[in-house]
Amino acid sequence: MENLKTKIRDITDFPKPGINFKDITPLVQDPKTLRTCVEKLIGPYKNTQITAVAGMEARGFIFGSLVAWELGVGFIPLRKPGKLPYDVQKVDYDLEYGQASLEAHIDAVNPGDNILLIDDVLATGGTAKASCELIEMLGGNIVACAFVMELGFLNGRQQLVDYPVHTLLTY
Ligand SMILES: O=P(O)(O)OC[C@H]1O[C@H](OP(=O)(O)OP(=O)(O)O)[C@H](O)[C@@H]1O
Ligand SMILES: Nc1ncnc2[nH]cnc12
Repeated sequence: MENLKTKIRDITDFPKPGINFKDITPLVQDPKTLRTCVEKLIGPYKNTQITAVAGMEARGFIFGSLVAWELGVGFIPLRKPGKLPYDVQKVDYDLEYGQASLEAHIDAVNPGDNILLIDDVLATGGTAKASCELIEMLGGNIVACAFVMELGFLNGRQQLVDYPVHTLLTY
């Protein structure tokens, strides 16, 4: 796992003063590390009854779609407002560096879907908690939430006590 850490770059004061931004672009640029990362993300879920993967725009799309591909299931995009063309369900939430909303198509989830939620970073947990709520509003069951990394000092896990949480790296 330490090898994964060498591919995550710290950018100070981005996107706002005081934020130490964890940049995953070196990781996704490196095919070997990217494959290792995706294999570790899917590890606990290989022989489970996951029927779909959901991921949050934008970085969750990168890891989420690769995980969906490897598990052989479909991908549900949870998008920033105004991007989805059909009727949507929306949730609002707080971020480490601001406020945001996510939307999903009202028919994105099949009844009884067992969904694995994937994102790159668990920070305050606001995005993930809102995403779980959005999936549940649409009739899905969250099996687990998996992240490349968690920022432990922001206690995001406290927002996700109702769900199994799996992270590859902790800062
Ligand atoms: O745990 P939280 O405090 O909610 O923060 C984590 C979220 O913040 C980042 O996304 P961001 O909204 O910056 O969007 P991006 O992927 O488009 O950069 C990250 O990719 C997570 O989705
Ligand atoms: N510090 C951080 N670095 C990268 N993504 C984030 N999402 C929320 N906080 C973040």
